[in-house]
Amino acid sequence: MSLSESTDYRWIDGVEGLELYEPGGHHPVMIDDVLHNRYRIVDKLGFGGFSTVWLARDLTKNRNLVVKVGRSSVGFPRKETEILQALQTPKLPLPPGFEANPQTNIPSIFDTFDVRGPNGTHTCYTLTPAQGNLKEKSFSRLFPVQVARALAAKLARAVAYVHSQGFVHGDIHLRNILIKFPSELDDLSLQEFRKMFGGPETVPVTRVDNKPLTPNVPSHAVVPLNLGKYAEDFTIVDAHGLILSDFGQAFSPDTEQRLGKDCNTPVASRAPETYFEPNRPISFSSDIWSLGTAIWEILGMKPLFSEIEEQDEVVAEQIDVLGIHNLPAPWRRKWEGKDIDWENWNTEIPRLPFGKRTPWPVLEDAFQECVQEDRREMVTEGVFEEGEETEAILELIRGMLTFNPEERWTIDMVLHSKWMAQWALPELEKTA
Ligand SMILES: Nc1ncnc2c1ncn2[C@@H]1O[C@H](COP(=O)(O)OP(=O)(O)OP(=O)(O)O)[C@@H](O)[C@H]1O
Repeated sequence: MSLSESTDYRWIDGVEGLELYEPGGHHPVMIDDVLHNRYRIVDKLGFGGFSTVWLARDLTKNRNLVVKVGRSSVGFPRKETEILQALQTPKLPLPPGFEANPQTNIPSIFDTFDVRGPNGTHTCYTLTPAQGNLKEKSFSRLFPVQVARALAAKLARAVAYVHSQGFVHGDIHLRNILIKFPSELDDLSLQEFRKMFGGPETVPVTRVDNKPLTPNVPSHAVVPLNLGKYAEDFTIVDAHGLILSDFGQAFSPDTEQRLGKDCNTPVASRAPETYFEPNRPISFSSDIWSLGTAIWEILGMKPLFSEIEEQDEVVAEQIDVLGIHNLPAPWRRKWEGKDIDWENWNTEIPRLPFGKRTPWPVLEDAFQECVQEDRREMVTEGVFEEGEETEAILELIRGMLTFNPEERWTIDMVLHSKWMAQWALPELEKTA
């Protein structure tokens, strides 16, 4: 973490927080930099709280790949590379009927190295390029109904693989779900790539106090390039290329305890036990809650719970949608402000928000209003079948979004659910 007061920079839309370019933060990567004497930076593909992600040309093998450059802070003990390497080949037996090579839906790491710079030492690794994350596609509306089914099935299978190998992903949401880029991109020369996608979009970085920049920060910020196509143009082949990415929060519950309060999943996708029981260890079941919210969003490209509200409001929405009668009794007492243990008062425990609020629709109505009605307005994307399919979807979502983590469905139950078995998985098999 920073020891100095952070510098203020003029706001640049669509780029990482520039105040993170300080000791302990991001490395100031620039276009055309060569990292590790081997990877020439071509463009930016994205950023997260812990890294910046770049498209680079491998000068040794003359191919394009992705370099993920981590923050240098030692305050973040991330085992991402270790876990990804462990997942490259299954070590534990796969459940019966599991597809061959399930690890193809997990990022493959080619190389890891350190880069030293003005902000410290940064762990970097190289990966296969993908065409952006599924969240970016939501601006372009809906996946065709067959593709939405196949994406949901592929995502559930990727999670099943991770769980079968003893790991919890810990951060499942649409920004961490990528789609492989057609392999032709790997071999495009720099000239061909620029012809196809244009040059990088860069914006000069300036300080609010107008002082010159220090070497900690790049002279230009790079707006990430969107390599992908629109949601409505996705095909089942794209769904086969799904990658469950970002294992920065992953852990093995057998060897490491992760408490609810240390869960970093965005509030809209985070399991409620992380709030109601912040000092209890979380496990595979927390991933299932996040998987439930991710599958919902794939179906209608709208999050089930608000992404801009604080924890109390989001929990209120969860209760509206799923029903207060489903909230475990001890949580309900905390929520309603009863049985308060003033000695161990924890302000983090969710409470009924003050003031007037408009309740959210129950799950069944939300499905009609937020998924099916939008789909009906589109000409080609299609709706989920009314009747049996809709009921099967709602049964699955309710199973995954069971408040009590002990009663929540396991990934095995998800894969064997009626909707997965009769609609989602067969969609994948049609083209396998
Ligand atoms: N292999 C890839 N190909 C293309 N884009 C990628 C790739 N990996 C990551 N990205 C892009 O970079 C973004 C950030 O990556 P990632 O989520 O792995 O970073 P992070 O710093 O670990 O994030 P977080 O704060 O969520 O932990 C992704 O949302 C995605 O848009």
